[in-house]
Amino acid sequence: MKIKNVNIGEGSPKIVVSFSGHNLTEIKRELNVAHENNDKFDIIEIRGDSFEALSREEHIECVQTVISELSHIPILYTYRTIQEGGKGGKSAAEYEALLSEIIELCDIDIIDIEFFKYEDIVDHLVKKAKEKGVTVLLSVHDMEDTPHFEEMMATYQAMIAQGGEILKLAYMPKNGRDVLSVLSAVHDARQAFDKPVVGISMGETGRITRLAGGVFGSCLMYSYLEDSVADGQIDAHLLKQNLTKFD
Ligand SMILES: O=C1C[C@@](O)(C(=O)O)C[C@@H](O)[C@@H]1O
Repeated sequence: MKIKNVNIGEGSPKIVVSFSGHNLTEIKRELNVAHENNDKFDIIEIRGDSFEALSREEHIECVQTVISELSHIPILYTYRTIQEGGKGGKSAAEYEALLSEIIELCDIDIIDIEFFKYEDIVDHLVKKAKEKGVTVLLSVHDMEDTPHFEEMMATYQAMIAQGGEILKLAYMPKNGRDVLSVLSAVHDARQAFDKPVVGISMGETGRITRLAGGVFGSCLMYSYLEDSVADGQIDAHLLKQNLTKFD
């Protein structure tokens, strides 16, 4: 899958760095850091849940600013709710309204849609994104647990049935065995389905998935330039240096 000049799902995994500034001033600072480090990442993720204190107009302005300053880079928009490890407190209906508006008004390349939202909401957002030519990344997170391998495979499959184009699972492991289950699921899903997949095991125990996940078929590595947004992330400088060891 080629988005701008980035081939997702081919070659080594692509580095995604997240912008988590809370307002335009902080976003502009992150843009400066990104310009100075433009060889360290492939994709920018805008974490819309960081803009909770802003009006809708200001929220959209932050998104548009990133898009216009980094027009050559694929832009992923994510609004991560509290239930799935983010800061977003919107209800399901508000989540749907926000994502619809972002798809409609902003020239984003990829949208993260939380898969375990109500089915009709996911349906509607997937259709809307596809009409606009925005790539659909379906995601599931569990900040406490890791399900069994079979359940992860079933989730990947259900995501495909729902129209997912990039399929992402992120779980908190209790032990090394959980980490291996995530890597096995990523590996088998990559072999079985013709779709880019992502599998993350969070926290210290799961950190190996953020470094060597590509060996097993994970296509995106979530990272950061200045501020980590999730437990276990590896900074983009270190990640970039070390990913080559797995080429
Ligand atoms: O969902 C994910 C993955 C992530 O939570 C991580 O664990 O690295 C980081 C988030 O920014 C992103 O949206």
